[in-house]
Amino acid sequence: RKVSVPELGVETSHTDELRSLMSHINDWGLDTFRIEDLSCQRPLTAITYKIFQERFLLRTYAIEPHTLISYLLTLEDHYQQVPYHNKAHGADVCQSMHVLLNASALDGVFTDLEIMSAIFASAVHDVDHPGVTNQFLINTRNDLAIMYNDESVLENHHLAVAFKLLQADERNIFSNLTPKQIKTLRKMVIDMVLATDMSKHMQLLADLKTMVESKKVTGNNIIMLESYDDRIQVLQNMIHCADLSNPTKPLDIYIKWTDRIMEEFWRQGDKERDLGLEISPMCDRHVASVEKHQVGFIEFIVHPLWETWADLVYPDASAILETLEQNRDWYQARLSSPSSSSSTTTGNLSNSPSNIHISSAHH
Ligand SMILES: COc1ccc(C2=NN(C3CCN(c4ncnc5ccsc45)CC3)C(=O)[C@@H]3CC=CC[C@H]23)cc1OCc1ccccc1C(F)(F)F
Ligand SMILES: [Mg+2]
Ligand SMILES: [Zn+2]
Repeated sequence: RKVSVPELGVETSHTDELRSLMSHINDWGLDTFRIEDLSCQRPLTAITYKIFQERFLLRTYAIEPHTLISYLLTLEDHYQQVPYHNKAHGADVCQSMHVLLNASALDGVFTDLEIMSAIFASAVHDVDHPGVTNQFLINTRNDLAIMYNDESVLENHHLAVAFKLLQADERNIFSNLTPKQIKTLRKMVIDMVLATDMSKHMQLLADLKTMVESKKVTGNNIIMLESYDDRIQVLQNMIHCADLSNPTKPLDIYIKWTDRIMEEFWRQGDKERDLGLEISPMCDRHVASVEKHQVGFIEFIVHPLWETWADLVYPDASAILETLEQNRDWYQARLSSPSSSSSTTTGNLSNSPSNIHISSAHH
């Protein structure tokens, strides 16, 4: 039974423009926001479908196009309408992972099954995210925290939702994989999505540094990964890098992600205030410094990770690291120069209550 599917996986009146944008699927800095608009709010379906086609995964694993589209549309519908952790973020991490997998230092390193697992894990990694942190779910004794005993609560939930959606025959994209392949894919996807829990960051980075120090390469500088542990460790760091890639993207795109994460954390702060809970320091919209948070985020988390990744795949990620450092300098400059201080944006400060700091607008 041949079921016809739209050429780009989604119904859109902007077919030519979307097709043209999709031809840049292998480029770092692809504008996910424009794809969200041109795909009629289906960025995750459009991007993931294009990547599966680009990597011939439908052919290799006998995946019916309409089954893949049915799964992707349903997955996309299960991303919540929250400011940051929505379907556009899922699409962005998926496309970023796709580009990272193309590093020449990784040429021929990963099998098709590992590649499909990484793309799938990236697409599903934040599905049904409620727009609050693990700590908030734990502090408010949310059903999810009870369900997962306070351990990687969100990440366990994303995985459960993603695999539950596969149980319907019309959405089971892995129906033609062997039982052994399904077992391997499931384990790798679980290991990758659990690695996106920021509480695992320090351990992940420490292990990556150890791997870089003992890096073994072939003649043409391709990384050698013998054990499952080494292979999954690299894939875990890749999805983690993709999840922390906003500051490495073109500045105008990075700023849009920053606006979204701020709004999501501030809404959590509003909920904490309403609940009479202590407001997480990064969630109080009345004492926020957008620039200070970004500089700290890059200095303590993003740059150390990307610097180590860039070492591992040298020189493939050097341009990305360069953009990250330029973006850090841009935020740093706005932190220290008078133009960023609130006095210039809100006129004379003497008439505003001392405890209210107006966060400097980006523009
Ligand atoms: C584009 O901008 C960001 C994108 C994603 C995140 C994400 N942040 N985090 C955590 C939040 C708690 N963290 C910290 N808490 C206190 N002090 C520090 C000091 C340096 S990090 C850190 C560590 C990162 C997540 O878990 C999110 C889910 C998974 C991956 C990444 C997401 C953070 C962005 O901007 C930074 C930021 C923004 C707003 C407020 C605070 C921060 C802040 F700088 F604090 F992070
Ligand atoms: Mg997450
Ligand atoms: Zn994420």
